[in-house]
Amino acid sequence: MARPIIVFDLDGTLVDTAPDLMDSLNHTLAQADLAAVDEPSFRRFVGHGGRVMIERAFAAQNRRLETQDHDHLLEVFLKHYSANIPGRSQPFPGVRDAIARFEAENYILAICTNKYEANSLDLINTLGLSQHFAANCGQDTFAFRKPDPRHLTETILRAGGNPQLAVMIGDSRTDIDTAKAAGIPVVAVDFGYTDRHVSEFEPSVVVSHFDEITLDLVQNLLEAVN
Ligand SMILES: O=C(O)COP(=O)(O)O
Ligand SMILES: [Mg+2]
Repeated sequence: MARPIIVFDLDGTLVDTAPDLMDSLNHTLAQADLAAVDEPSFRRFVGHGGRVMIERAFAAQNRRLETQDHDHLLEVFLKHYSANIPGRSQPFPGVRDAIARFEAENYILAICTNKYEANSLDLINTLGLSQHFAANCGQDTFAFRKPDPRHLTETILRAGGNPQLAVMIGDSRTDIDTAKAAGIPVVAVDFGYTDRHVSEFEPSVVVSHFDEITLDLVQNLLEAVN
């Protein structure tokens, strides 16, 4: 029988990266004489990668951002972030058990993130999790990124999975929109990075802890689409 696949978002879903992303963003903003962002603002800025994060921080402070400066600041951000991996980032509670639970049932696991691929690979590697994921695809892996559904479907194919036997787990509107556009059921975690509650974006189900993502839950979601 074909193996089912679970595709995880990274920031705010698998790993709590907020402290490090915020440090790098604030380091970058300081270079442009912008005020530091606090956690609630960060939750509005994250989800589409570093470039958009910087753009949103400028807009929130009513500051113009020229393309040239944007390019430079993205470099500053990435240099700072890359140099500090894994920093204080840690997998969310229950992640390691969930990985073991689904691996024991022969599920394929993969990551589909709007981080840059190199950062995602490095972070997952330094946390000792690389061997669990058959694919780890970032915003620059393909010519498209979430919410384009092809970022998700191509990740599934690269991992050796079948999009019709797949479930996505994410923390933001970006993930939910992506999965829905691909016709793939989506579990939303409610502890990630979003300024609006994930239930507003109508995922298949909302959970508050990885322990709630049981084999039964995932099998039911797969059966509902097949
Ligand atoms: O870093 C971001 O902005 C988003 O990353 P994610 O897709 O892993 O949540
Ligand atoms: Mg996320």
